[in-house]
Amino acid sequence: MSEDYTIIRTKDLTKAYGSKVAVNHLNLSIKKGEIFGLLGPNGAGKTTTILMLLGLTEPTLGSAAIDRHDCTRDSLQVKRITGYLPDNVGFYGDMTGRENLRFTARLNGVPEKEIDGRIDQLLERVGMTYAGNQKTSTYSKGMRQRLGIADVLMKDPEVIIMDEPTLGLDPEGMREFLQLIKQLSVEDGRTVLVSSHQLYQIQQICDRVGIFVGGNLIASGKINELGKKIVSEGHYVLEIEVEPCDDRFLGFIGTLDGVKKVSKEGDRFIIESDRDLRKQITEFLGVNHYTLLHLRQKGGDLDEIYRVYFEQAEEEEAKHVKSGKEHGSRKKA
Ligand SMILES: Nc1ncnc2c1ncn2[C@@H]1O[C@H](COP(=O)(O)OP(=O)(O)OP(=O)(O)O)[C@@H](O)[C@H]1O
Repeated sequence: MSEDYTIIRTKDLTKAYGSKVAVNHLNLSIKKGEIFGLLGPNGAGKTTTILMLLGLTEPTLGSAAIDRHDCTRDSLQVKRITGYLPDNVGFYGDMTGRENLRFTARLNGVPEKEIDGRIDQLLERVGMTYAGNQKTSTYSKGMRQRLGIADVLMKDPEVIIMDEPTLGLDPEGMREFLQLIKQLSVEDGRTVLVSSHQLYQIQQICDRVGIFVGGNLIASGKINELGKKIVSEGHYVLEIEVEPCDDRFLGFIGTLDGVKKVSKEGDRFIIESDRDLRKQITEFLGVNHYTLLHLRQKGGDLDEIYRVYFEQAEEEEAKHVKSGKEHGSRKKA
């Protein structure tokens, strides 16, 4: 199968709960071996999308397929090739890690004589050999998540779907866990769909991301491409710190064309504009004998991408609400 093979595809995938549209005409295509991040705040529709992909809830409209199997009609086939790590992995607390894995192995029909070998191998893979004989009720969140990966890998899935997997992990646990996710793609060639509202982690491991707000996918692509796109659309954010930090400097900023907003974070000014102002500002600083302590054009990082797209989505939403009111029509969710 070629690298370019689209293994997860949704076409106008839609789910409404009564009048609430949780997922609205979602068109996604995820390539084999990719790590794709589905990013969005709480209530964006990430879990609902995942449940539809797993055949656990039916779409109201549209369709989803994994490896060409329709997620609703052929959900058994889909489950055979897809591993799912829910946001809160459940294990039998009075059983050890090994016993829990044995249970999953039997459920998945792993031949009895292969089970112990598989368990050893998987515990080692996720760095949990030392805790295999401990009851899972004694595990930390990070340990449970790692055992969760071992559990998912027991059936050797082609595709792994994870719902908010990094929630509640401490920084060290997070780093290790992200590395583990990366390996699933880089070393094994598995496809990983990971939902999250935690931006930085995702930025580190995803090949592409989709930004999901209010049931709508408002942007998707490689993180650096999304960064370039927002800059090309005229969203610039400059972080600057100067000495002396006086009213004259602030006054000068106020005279520049294209400045949309100036705010202060600690000793730094954050200047939002519709154009690149670096040349004008540094010239002013040079001529007027200021010392430049810090200058950074933001824009390519995920926080900025998120902020810009969220603001756009909120503006669109506000427009819809306004025009809905003006026309006396009901707001379309
Ligand atoms: N069974 C349900 N009945 C009614 N509304 C629902 C149901 N499940 C989800 N919703 C609504 O659909 C929207 C999307 O929810 P969903 O759980 O998919 O979002 P999410 O992005 O996963 O957020 P979270 O991280 O908070 O779970 C929310 O407004 C939620 O209240």
